[in-house]
This record gives sequence, structure tokens and C-alpha cells, in this order.
Amino acid sequence: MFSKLFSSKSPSDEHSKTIRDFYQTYQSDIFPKGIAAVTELTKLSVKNSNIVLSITVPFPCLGELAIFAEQLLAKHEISVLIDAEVKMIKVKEHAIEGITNIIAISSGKGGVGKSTTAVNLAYALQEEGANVGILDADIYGPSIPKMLGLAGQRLSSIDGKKMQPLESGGLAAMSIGFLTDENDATIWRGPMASRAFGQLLNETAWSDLDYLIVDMPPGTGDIQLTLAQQVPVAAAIVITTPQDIALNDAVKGLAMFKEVKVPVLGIIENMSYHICDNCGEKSHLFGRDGGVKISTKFNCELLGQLPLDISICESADQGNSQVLENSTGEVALQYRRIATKIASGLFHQLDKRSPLTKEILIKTVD
Ligand SMILES: Nc1ncnc2c1ncn2[C@@H]1O[C@H](COP(=O)(O)OP(=O)(O)OP(=O)(O)O)[C@@H](O)[C@H]1O
Repeated sequence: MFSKLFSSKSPSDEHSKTIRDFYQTYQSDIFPKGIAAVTELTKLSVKNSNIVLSITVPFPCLGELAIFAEQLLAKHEISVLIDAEVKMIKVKEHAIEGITNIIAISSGKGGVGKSTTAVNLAYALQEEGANVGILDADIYGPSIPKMLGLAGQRLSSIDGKKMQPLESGGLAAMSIGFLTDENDATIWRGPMASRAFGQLLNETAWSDLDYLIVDMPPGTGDIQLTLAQQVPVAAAIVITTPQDIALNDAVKGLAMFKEVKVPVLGIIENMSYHICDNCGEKSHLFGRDGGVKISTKFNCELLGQLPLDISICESADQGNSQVLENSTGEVALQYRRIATKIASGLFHQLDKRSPLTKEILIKTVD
């Protein structure tokens, strides 16, 4: 049987049928209408004695495709390698060159871990197969340069017109912190700050990004409102911690995006719980399930609950990230799971416009 399977360039009919049937029925929270509804199985082939399943996906989801392969092996004892091509779709029309979709990461108040989460999600989307950039809009306290290990670096331009983004671990990065000394930006007034931000967004030579992650300034004041209007954001994510005060501010964040008609894909509860290193006990230092409550009350998905974890803090302080350090570690997998939910949520938001969805032609018959 194996010689039959591996001597040719394509798997046996029996294996092909099993794989195709499995593909037709596979469903998960990332593929709520089934994987076959939004992806395209373009080829089944055999390469170096391995069955290769070539698939085109409309959003990055390599982790989920690995689960697909694991389940195929577990249920049918067929092992496949997956060759995925991510073909992204623009969710919101805009004229910024080199970027497909822009996602804003915001928080109702400072210090909840917005920038840390933005950096880890950017790396997580990259691990899932996307090309990602990050734009630090936190004009009053740009922390992205330090978190990416790029503090003190300056920008350059190749054509004398647009600035080249800096690069860290494969991420394209831009921040007001690359243009000013650390304390300068804090004295900027609103209009100056939003003008500077507009320049960073529009006058950077972004190249082939599937996602630009925008780390918004914390809060819901005028400057945040202006930025949310100024940027052609496809969707926003609100970061909160479980304390009442942070939750109240997160609700204001939801209201702000509603006002500027930017869809919120969900809430992430950061520093949600802590696992004791010694006894493994889970404790809820800042309260419990606040994110669950507001997500239910405001009908907004709770994308994930991240632990208060010293390794998250240490990585950020050292100009690194949990996902970059070990993309299969427990915390990194949580970020990757959230990143895939965001990618899937953004895509399914315009499901009806998906080019992979067959159009139904309705004709009137006399
Ligand atoms: N899940 C976490 N576990 C442990 N430490 C964390 C976690 N998330 C963030 N931190 C730490 O909390 C501090 C604040 O994080 P961060 O700068 O990301 O917050 P922020 O919301 O962006 O703040 P601001 O907008 O005011 O700059 C940092 O020292 C960061 O390393």
C-alpha cells in the first residue's frame, strides 16, 4: 500500500478521498462555517515521501492548520504536511501604500499592558503566517522602541520622500520615539501630536504588510478620538485589566469606537490571573471575570484572558517578546490563539464579500 502511495506524485485515491472528506467537514471557532467555506484546497501531492496539502487561506492561521493536520492523523492515521499560502483581503478601503489592514490596539486607561499586548500580538500574527508592522501612536509615551530593542535608533530615507521603518524580529516598526528625544513628545499639544502621527502613518515606506498594528495612546480623550478618525482602521481591540476602574474605562473605549464607527473585534483581559511558581495555584489578584461581564453586557467577544506573568514583563523590558522568545511556550500560544481569533474575526466581518464565497445569481423567470 505504501509503495503505491509514495511512488507516485499524488496520494492514492483512497487517501485523497479521506483527506478531502475531512477537509469538507472540518470546523472550529476560527472557521465557524467550516474550513472549506473560506479556504481553497488547491493541490494534494507527494513530495519526498510526504503527502503535501496545498491550501490558500484568507487570513493567517498556521496554528489552526497544524491542529487540522493533528486531527487528521489522530482520526484517520494519515500524516500530511501543509503548504499554506496566505492571501489577505482588504477589509476597509484606504490609500496607504504597502498595507492591507490596520488594527488599532487601545485601552481606556494607561498601564494595563496595551503596548506589551500589541507587540506580542504583532509577533503572534507573524508566527501565524502574516507580514506585520507596528506603529506606535502613543505619542505621549512611546514605549515600542524599547520593547522592540530599538531604543536610540534613528530613521533614514532611501528616496528622500518616505522614511524607512526600522525592523525587529521581522516586524516593521515606526514610532515617534525614533524622531524625538524621550521627553520631547510629552509637551506636544493635541494638533501637533495628531499631525506628527499622520506623517508617521502616511510618510513611511511600508512594504507588503498584511497587518499594521497601531498602538494607540491610552484613554478616550480628544487625541484618541482624532486618531481613531484619522486612521483608516479596519477594527479595534480593547485591552483591559479585571479591576472595576479599568473596566469602566474599557467601556468608554467601546463607546469611543462606536462613535467613530470602527468595529471592535473584542476585548482582551490582561493580568487576568496569576499562577504561583511554587504551588501552581491560580489567583485572581485584580478581581475575577470583569472582562467576561463587559463582553456579555456589551455583546463584544472576550478574545482571551492573559496571565500576570513575570516572563511577559521581563521580555518586554529586555526589548524582546514572549512570542519571539519561544513561540510554542504556553503564554506565546495564548497570544497566537488570540491573534488567530482577531484575524478570523476581521475576515468574517466581511464574510459576504469574501471572494471565495460563491455568488448566487438570481434570475427572474417569466
Ligand atoms: N501580562 C503581563 N504580565 C506581567 N507584566 C505585564 C503584563 N502586561 C504588561 N506588563 C507590564 O506592565 C507594564 C505596563 O505595560 P505597558 O507599557 O504595555 O502598558 P500600557 O497599557 O501600554 O501603558 P501606557 O499606555 O500607559 O504606556 C510594563 O512593565 C509591562 O512589562
